[in-house]
Amino acid sequence: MATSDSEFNPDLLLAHKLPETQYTYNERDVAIYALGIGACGQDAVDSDELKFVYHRDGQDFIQVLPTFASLFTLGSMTRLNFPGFKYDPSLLLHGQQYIEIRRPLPSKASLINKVSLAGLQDKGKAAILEIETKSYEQGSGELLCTNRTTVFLRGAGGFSNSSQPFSYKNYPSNQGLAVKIPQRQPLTVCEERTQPSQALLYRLSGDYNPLHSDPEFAKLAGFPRPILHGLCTLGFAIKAIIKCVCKGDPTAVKTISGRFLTIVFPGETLITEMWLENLRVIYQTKVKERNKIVLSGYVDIRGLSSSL
Ligand SMILES: CCCCCCCCCCCCC/C=C/C(=O)SCCNC(=O)CCNC(=O)[C@H](O)C(C)(C)COP(=O)(O)OP(=O)(O)OC[C@H]1O[C@@H](n2cnc3c(N)ncnc32)[C@H](O)[C@@H]1OP(=O)(O)O
Repeated sequence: MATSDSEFNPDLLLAHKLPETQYTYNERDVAIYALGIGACGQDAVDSDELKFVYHRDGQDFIQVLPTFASLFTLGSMTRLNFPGFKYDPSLLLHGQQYIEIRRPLPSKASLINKVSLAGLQDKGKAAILEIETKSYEQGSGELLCTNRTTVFLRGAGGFSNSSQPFSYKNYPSNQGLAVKIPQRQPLTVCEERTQPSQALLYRLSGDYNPLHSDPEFAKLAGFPRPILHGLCTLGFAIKAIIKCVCKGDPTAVKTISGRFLTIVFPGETLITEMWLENLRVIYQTKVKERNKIVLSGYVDIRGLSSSL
């Protein structure tokens, strides 16, 4: 049921037009992001990862990880004061992320984001809000990528007026679905330890939510200590898929979908298991120390090298 601190009016919320936002980045932002998701975190001369941080011919040549696109949404996600929407931000969790990349991300760009509400569901104990951000290159007007961010608002459900729970979605039902993990052995597995300071480094890419840095705020939100950003965990998982399945080629990634299943603490070890189904990589990521599955999803790729 909605708590006294939350207020949902779905009609007002769906009628609200979200403003366009701008996002400008350069090679320094690309490198800081890559470090934030663990590039070169275990080995500073790993050639599969150094290319996301450094290029001997100059920073213009560094490669951009496809999950960098998730940062484009940041400016659209910080304001919570909308008509029909009053909510305690400490109870908000990132539920899912869906990213479609139209063409490889340049190492610097200025973007215009068109933002809309793509979904709203009443799950009783929670409300689920889906925000879509389409990012266009300034100048050419070309669509570079689409993000769909699902936020899980604990304690904000129970706002439906009829006997049927409120449910609105304006995108194809096959996009961003929860995946079925194959029963067979994975094609490949990648293990990587996050640093105790991982969230403090990742936040420098622009997500300054105190849930990831402030011990007192984390306690108010119901956690013993700050938790890792969901998009940081997703970054680790997709980086592993690029390394193990895409032969290190970040431009092979077309579509990314991930559902955050439980929280990760900075310093924990992530094990990503991968299965190939045609041009789709199904994956799940576990925390080694607690043997918990924390993330699952899929990545659609453009093609495969014949050696796989
Ligand atoms: C116009 C308005 C604009 C508003 C702007 C808002 C901007 C805010 C944007 C902020 C961006 C995010 C900030 C970042 C925060 C983080 O990074 S938090 C860290 C990452 N996330 C997590 O760690 C979450 C991990 N997951 C969990 O802890 C749990 O899965 C859960 C989310 C708490 C849900 O578990 P539980 O309560 O047990 O749910 P269930 O009973 O299993 O399911 C209930 C229904 O909800 C559906 N569901 C479950 N999990 C998810 C999910 N992750 N995403 C989407 N939907 C989920 C589930 O299917 C059930 O539905 P039904 O099957 O229909 O019943």
